[in-house]
Amino acid sequence: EEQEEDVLRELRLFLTNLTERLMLDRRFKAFTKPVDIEEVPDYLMVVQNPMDLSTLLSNIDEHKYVTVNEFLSDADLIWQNALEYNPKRDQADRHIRHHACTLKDTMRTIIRKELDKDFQRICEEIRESR
Ligand SMILES: CC(=O)c1nc(NC(=O)[C@H]2CNCCN2)sc1-c1cc(O)cc(O)c1
Repeated sequence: EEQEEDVLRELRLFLTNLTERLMLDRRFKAFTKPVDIEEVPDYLMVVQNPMDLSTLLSNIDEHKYVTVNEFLSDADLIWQNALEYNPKRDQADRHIRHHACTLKDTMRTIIRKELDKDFQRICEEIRESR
C-alpha cells in the first residue's frame, strides 16, 4: 500500500545517493561504466555477470531492489569481477584489486553507518510479503 511505496522510495533515494557518491570517487573510475568488450575482448571469457555503478543506478530507477541485500548482491559483483579478472601479482592487477577492495569496504561502511537497522528490517518484511 502507500506506506510501502513511501519506504521503497526512501530506499531508492539512499541507494541512489550511495551509488552517486561512489561514482564521484576517482578511485572507482574503472567501475563507473560497463567494461567495453571491444577494448577488452577476453573479459566475458572470465567474467560471467558483468556489473558497474551506472548499471546499478539504472536498476534502482527500474525498482529492481526492495532490500539493501538485493542491491549488495549486484553491487558485490563489481569488486568480485575485478578480483577475478585481475589475479596477477603485477602492479596493474594489484592496483585495480586494491581499488576493488576499497570499493567493497566503502560500500559496507556507508551502509552500516547511514542506514537504520529498523528501516532495513521493514524493507525485508515488504520483500517477504510479496
Ligand atoms: C574494470 C576492470 O576489471 C579492469 N581490469 C583491467 N585489468 C587490466 O588492465 C590488467 C589485466 N591483466 C593484465 C594487466 N592489465 S582494466 C579494467 C578496466 C579499467 C577501466 O578504466 C575501464 C574498464 O572498462 C575496464
